[in-house]
Amino acid sequence: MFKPRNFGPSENTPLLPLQPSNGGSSTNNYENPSDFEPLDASQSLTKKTRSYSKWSPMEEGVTLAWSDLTVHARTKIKGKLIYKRIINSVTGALKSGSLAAIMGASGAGKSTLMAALGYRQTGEMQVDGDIVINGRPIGSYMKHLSGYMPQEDLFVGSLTVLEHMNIMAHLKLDRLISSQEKSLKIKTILNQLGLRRCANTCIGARGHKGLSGGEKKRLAFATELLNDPPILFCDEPTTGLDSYSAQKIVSIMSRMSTNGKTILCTIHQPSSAIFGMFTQLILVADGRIAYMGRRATAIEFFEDLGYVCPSSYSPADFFIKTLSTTVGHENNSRMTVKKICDHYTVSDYAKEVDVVVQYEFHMGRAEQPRAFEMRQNFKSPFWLHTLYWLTYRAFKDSIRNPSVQTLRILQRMGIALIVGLSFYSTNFFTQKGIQAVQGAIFMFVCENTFNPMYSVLAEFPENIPLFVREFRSGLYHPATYYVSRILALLPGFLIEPLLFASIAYWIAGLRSTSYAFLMTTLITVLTTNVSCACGIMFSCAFESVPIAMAYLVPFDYLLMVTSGLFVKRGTIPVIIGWSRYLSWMMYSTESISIIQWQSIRNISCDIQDDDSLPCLSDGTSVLDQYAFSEDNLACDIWNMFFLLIGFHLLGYVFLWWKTKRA
Ligand SMILES: Nc1ncnc2c1ncn2[C@@H]1O[C@H](COP(=O)(O)OP(=O)(O)OP(=O)(O)O)[C@@H](O)[C@H]1O
Repeated sequence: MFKPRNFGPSENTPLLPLQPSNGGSSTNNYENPSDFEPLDASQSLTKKTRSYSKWSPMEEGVTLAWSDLTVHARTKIKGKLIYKRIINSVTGALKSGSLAAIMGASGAGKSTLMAALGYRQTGEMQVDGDIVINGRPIGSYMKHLSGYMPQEDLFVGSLTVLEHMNIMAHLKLDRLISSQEKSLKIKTILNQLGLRRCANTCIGARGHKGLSGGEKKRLAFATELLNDPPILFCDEPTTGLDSYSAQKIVSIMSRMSTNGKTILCTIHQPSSAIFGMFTQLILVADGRIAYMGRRATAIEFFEDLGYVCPSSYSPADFFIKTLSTTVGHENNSRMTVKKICDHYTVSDYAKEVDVVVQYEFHMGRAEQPRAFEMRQNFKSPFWLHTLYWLTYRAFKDSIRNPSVQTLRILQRMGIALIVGLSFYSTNFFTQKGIQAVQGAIFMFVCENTFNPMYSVLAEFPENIPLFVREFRSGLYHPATYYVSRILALLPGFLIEPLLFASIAYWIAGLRSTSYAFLMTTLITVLTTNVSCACGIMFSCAFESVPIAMAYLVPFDYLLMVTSGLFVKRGTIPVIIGWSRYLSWMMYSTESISIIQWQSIRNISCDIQDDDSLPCLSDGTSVLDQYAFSEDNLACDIWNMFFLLIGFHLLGYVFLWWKTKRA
């Protein structure tokens, strides 16, 4: 369990570590250890002596230090790739037990700085410089060591608070922790954050009312606390909250920092009460540090420069106002920011920070190689376990969304009825019957192609932000996520075509042998699933539904043209000839036609009432008419199967590529 670290986090928490007991470099900046709670034998060991045994930041808290940190954003302007500097060579440190606020005007670089420190920078950010946790360079291990609460609350809104916490516990926690222990942990956290009352309330999404903004923020925080990380990054945890809710969440953080956690928050316009709870303050302006140190001494720093906070002002507002750009006085504002940042760089505050930074980097180098155990014996959940919980979550979400499930099934039954009635009791043994059967087959194929293909188009663009966030937190692999989404969709894509075929087939009076019915149903199910796979591939390939639609619609026309009913296979123009190999509509139409017309003989040639119809006397002639061949049945089914696999593989590659970019 997390134990308080030896230096007590208070308003006066120094930036400096305790003096090494082995007589390391001495400086009069070190605090007197007697100012702090008495140390037990293990706590009194310095890092250097601890390094002989395994040392665990999970238990002893962390000190975060960064030096000469610069962040550039790769961005394109008029097609030219440029590197925009957002954070400009900043240095700083935060000790265990600190509750630090990063403040500054909008666009100053607060979120970017925090993302870089938390190892959560996006793909277009290039981070240079050094960042260490207890002397060790940060890396992918930060996913396990830290919690990161982003600005935007992202949840599966149809879940209740308890369901969400339960699923996240199964995704995040050690697999050796029993379900009972997980439940207990969840209860404790919900109690701690005042969420017990709404444990069975839906989080809320898609226009449905659920948790309040404050409750959502607390839930996001609760999720990060599940694995009890020693360092927490919170991007604007109070934005959008009323002052009471904001105060509540910061006071919870304050309590946690008192117990040894290091907490770093970006924050906008905090009230005086909230501002007073932070022990450390980092002011950012134009990507530089304007002040870093104890919150209480910031006023003095500004006063020394001649910027006196009026008594009617809250200090937080005063700092932000002083560092903001005033419209119409941009040059003056820039000069003010430059003056403050330059002054800070040579101030005692910066020197104090620098000593900690030097110490942390020195200890990191001096103690190599040293054991670094973030989580002794942490056992990640098994792949199948993660898959189960992700599928469960996706499935719950889809069945709770009536527009996706119930309405879709009712809609498909309605369409099946219309299709069946449109071709009611077709007669296989007349020339007009041939046209009706082929018409019914075309409707079977079309309805089971376009409907499922478009229905999944929003599947990935809508859920990508949550997926990227969870992936970056190290909760699962993209392949697990992809498979879970497919598994969650599968029941719908089995039930819908089954229902459709069962209703439309018999009303339309298609061939009444059980072989013909079962095979037609099987091909209809396969057609639906290939279409769904193609829709998912487009959904993974593009950022939004409108863009995916823009590419999918022309592709649909190719599918229709090459379905075999409008243009014969042999006469498709060369320029689009390749598309027939991708046209599962053609494979589906041909295979269902074969099943319907196989061994049909003695079709009447009574064509007196319509001379325009050719006389086709048996099923083989009907198939010949469309350039279909009975020999192709197995091949058509296999081709659809290969397309199903191919579309899913491509869909996964696009998802993986998106992950890489993120
Ligand atoms: N990917 C990017 N490409 C180009 N510019 C970017 C990118 N990301 C951030 N920026 C720019 O960097 C600056 C700092 O952004 P950041 O989000 O860190 O600011 P912030 O201080 O957190 O602002 P706010 O308080 O409004 O959230 C802004 O001017 C922003 O436009």
